[in-house]
Amino acid sequence: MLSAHQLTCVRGERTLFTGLDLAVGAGEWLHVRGGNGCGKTSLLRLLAGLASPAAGEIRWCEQPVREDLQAYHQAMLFLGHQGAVKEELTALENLQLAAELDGATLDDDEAIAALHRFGLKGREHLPVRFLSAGQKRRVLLARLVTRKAKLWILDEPFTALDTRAVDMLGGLVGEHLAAGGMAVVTSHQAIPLGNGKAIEL
Ligand SMILES: Nc1ncnc2c1ncn2[C@@H]1O[C@H](COP(=O)(O)OP(=O)(O)OP(=O)(O)O)[C@@H](O)[C@H]1O
Repeated sequence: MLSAHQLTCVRGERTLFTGLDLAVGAGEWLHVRGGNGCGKTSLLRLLAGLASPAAGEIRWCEQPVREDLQAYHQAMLFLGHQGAVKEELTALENLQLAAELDGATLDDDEAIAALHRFGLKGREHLPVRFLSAGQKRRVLLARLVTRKAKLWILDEPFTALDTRAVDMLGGLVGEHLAAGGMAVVTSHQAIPLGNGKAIEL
């Protein structure tokens, strides 16, 4: 289980939130909502262990994540909404590089199957700079298939996706939850998923 206790987040001069608690258990997902600039990405970065809260604590399986960040990073996959794909590498190379950085091995067949699942058949070997915004997004999201992680932290995952890809991603998250996974998701759009928890910043 992921939980946060009395979190305070300060960016620059502003306190974005304080005293924030949340919990996400196996098979559950949390929708982080709120207007532009209210601190959704900042919260996700805290939950991903990429930044430290000004106060409060984040726990994974009841243990403070800062005590074993490496174990936490193995269990968690964070996909940000800033372009996290390398433009000069192909779609396939991007997936392989991400696996390498995770210290995992990924064979070509598995990577190609993930790209096909995301509708990128015929685009596997093109440098990502030649792909459309939605296709680049799909390359990033293919990591959900190739990297086995118990907790998905997804910042605006539906941005730039067409309706078919939105449904496909919704289905994928649904399968992940049904298998006991967890997800924390920000989105300005309605999310095509069953009952989830929500938090409004
Ligand atoms: N490094 C920084 N230094 C100072 N302020 C920052 C920094 N990064 C973000 N902020 C501010 O923190 C606030 C929250 O930013 P954040 O990206 O978390 O918002 P958000 O809710 O994700 O917004 P959006 O819906 O537009 O993506 C914004 O006012 C932003 O300007």
